[in-house]
Amino acid sequence: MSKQALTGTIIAAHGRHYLADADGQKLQCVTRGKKTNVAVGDVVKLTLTSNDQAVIDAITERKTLLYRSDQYKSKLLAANVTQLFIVVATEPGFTDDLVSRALVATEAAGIQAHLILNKVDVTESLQRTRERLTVYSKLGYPVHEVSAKTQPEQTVATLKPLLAGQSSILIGQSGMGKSSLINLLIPDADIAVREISAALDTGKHTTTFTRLYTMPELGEGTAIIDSPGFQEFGLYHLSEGMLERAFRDFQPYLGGCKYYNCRHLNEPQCPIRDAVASGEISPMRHALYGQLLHESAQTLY
Ligand SMILES: Nc1nc2c(ncn2[C@@H]2O[C@H](COP(=O)(O)OP(=O)(O)OP(=O)(O)O)[C@@H](O)[C@H]2O)c(=O)[nH]1
Ligand SMILES: [Zn+2]
Repeated sequence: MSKQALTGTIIAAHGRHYLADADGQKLQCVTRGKKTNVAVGDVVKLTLTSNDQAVIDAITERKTLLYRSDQYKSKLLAANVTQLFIVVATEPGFTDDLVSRALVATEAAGIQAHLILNKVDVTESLQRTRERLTVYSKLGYPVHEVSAKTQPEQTVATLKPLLAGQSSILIGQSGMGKSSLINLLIPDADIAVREISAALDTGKHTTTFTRLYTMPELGEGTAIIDSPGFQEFGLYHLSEGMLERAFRDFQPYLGGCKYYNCRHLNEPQCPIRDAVASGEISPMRHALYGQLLHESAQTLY
């Protein structure tokens, strides 16, 4: 058995088991020792250990790294993504908490963010949902309206140009239609998921792992990452300074506070608090900022 060095991209992760794609060859990979610091989207240096198995020797330098965290540890979501799409829908309702947390995470990671409003065919709640989304569009986050179910061709035509040449991750709460969108964009997604489950030996009922699909027809490097739905988007790892900069709404006011170490919560002469009072900054966003500050002070690692 010859030891051959290869470069591959991690296309799925389940626990400490990874699947890499090296020039079209799918390889089951493990890390050396107990390391679990590999993310989907990572470009890795591999040593082949059999026809379809390899050891990860090194992770090449990441352009971006998106992660979430709780009190105890952080969890890598994806590496090298250039943009994140948050899928929301007219029904069931989405929570601003998750949307805003995802946006804060993208700002901190230097990644572009877009929203996809799915199910625009549900006209009863369309107007109200659009109104809820203006807080985000006003901040410059594009909102793309689609209907995966009733206008599939148009949905694909809207999304493909946005995906071309980019590495994109899709996230969304359960029921928003993320799987429907993935299936439209990647017609073979179901087959790919079965292959990946088999290769990673996740058991036939588990499809809850992050996976990467390449879309070479949209240009070199085009990839789309589907992440399992999650309820929590903890951002305990972000420091106070990172947090205030990750709120786009705060940016025009930063530096204008009376106290140089103002936390924009109760301090007097704080232009951010003034902007909340006058309605220029949404109270929902300011409340989340306060919650995130609180979380950031709770980390135990
Ligand atoms: N009316 C309407 N229903 C849709 C549309 N897209 C998806 N749905 C429906 O919404 C439900 C949820 O869609 P999924 O694609 O499974 O949603 P998901 O976000 O992947 O949800 P999970 O699988 O729970 O993570 C399904 O019943 C879909 O048929 C749409 O454009 N319009
Ligand atoms: Zn302030």
